[in-house]
Amino acid sequence: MASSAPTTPVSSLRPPVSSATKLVSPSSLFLPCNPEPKFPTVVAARPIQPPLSASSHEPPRALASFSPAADEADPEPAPLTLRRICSGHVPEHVLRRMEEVGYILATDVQREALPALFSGRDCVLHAQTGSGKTLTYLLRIFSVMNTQRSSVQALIVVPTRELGIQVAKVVRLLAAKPMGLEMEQNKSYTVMALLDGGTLKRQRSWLKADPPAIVVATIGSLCQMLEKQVFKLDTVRILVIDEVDFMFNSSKQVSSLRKLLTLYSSCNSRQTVFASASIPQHNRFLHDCIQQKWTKGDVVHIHVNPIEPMPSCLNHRYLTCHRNRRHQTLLHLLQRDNPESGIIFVGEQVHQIKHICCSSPGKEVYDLMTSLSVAE
Ligand SMILES: Nc1ncnc2c1ncn2[C@@H]1O[C@H](COP(=O)(O)OP(=O)(O)OP(=O)(O)O)[C@@H](O)[C@H]1O
Repeated sequence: MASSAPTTPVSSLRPPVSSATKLVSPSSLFLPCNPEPKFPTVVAARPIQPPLSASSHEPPRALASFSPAADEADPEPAPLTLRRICSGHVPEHVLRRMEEVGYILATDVQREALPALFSGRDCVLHAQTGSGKTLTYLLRIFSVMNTQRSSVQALIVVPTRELGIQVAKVVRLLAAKPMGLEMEQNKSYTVMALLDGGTLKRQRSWLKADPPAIVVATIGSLCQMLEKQVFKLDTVRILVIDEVDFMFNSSKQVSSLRKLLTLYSSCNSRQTVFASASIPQHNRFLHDCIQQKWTKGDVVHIHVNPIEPMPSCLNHRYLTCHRNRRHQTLLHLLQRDNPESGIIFVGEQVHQIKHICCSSPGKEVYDLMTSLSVAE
């Protein structure tokens, strides 16, 4: 029943958890006509391990729900803490804040990627939605920040305004002063969200007068700033392209993204990080990255591949029906399967769909909507 995303604002009951609104593109052709070469690749073949909760710190809800039952007969080795991985790289106040927020144990992608990132290598973070890629690259960003410098040192490029807002929120969460820690004023990091639909005039003045340390940007707004030469890439120590698969598959974004990557490739002290839940032709992508000089030659592919990508209690089936019969088909499926709960993805006609669902006895229907259009 999935079609395109809704264009009309509809009341939402609960805001989505951060990962839910990120975009995953089904296809992934980055550049045509290249062979599938071999690359230095780090593969973490283990399934995603849930971050185990340390007694005094509850992990955020999104991951807390994955906590497995303890197996006393076969104790596993002590899980690696983020503090242990990040000590000596990430400033103490960020580590304190990270723990205060509830990030204690490293997820698989964090454990595999952070050492490579701290060594300065370019990385492709390829791991499923919700595996902790955002925190991974943010910790690397905090490790390169120099609070004495007044320049943009980290740039995170995202495909949508919505995702930009979420990422900027996490940056600010980690950059905040931890409780009970005295911090010098000049230790704080300034963060700018340079997103489509924002007040670019005000941001232009801000960028000129007092450049923020970290910028989270959508490609469109960023390119405007680059064209006007308000913002230069030569001070950027780390460039992150989040949801890279989606951006390369967006006809609106791909040429700007390529321009940005080519521009950044000529900067001296650079590190480039790509993050995505899906990179179907990842060998080709890595090849293109090296060939186009978007990354250095020793780029690392961190591929955290869950053994069980889908819970075993789920079954996939599909059926096709004529557009005009989709409501009847949905009603038929609801009546026949009578599911206890379910998620229906819709692009339009939300009210009709809700009406159909309500016609099944005993069903409560909630909607979780965005007011953004597909293009946004
Ligand atoms: N080490 C950790 N311990 C506890 N919670 C974590 C940890 N790392 C990330 N999280 C939480 O897990 C959730 C998903 O993380 P995050 O958004 O970074 O995943 P992601 O891989 O970037 O997902 P996406 O593919 O959607 O970009 C968030 O709520 C985040 O706060």
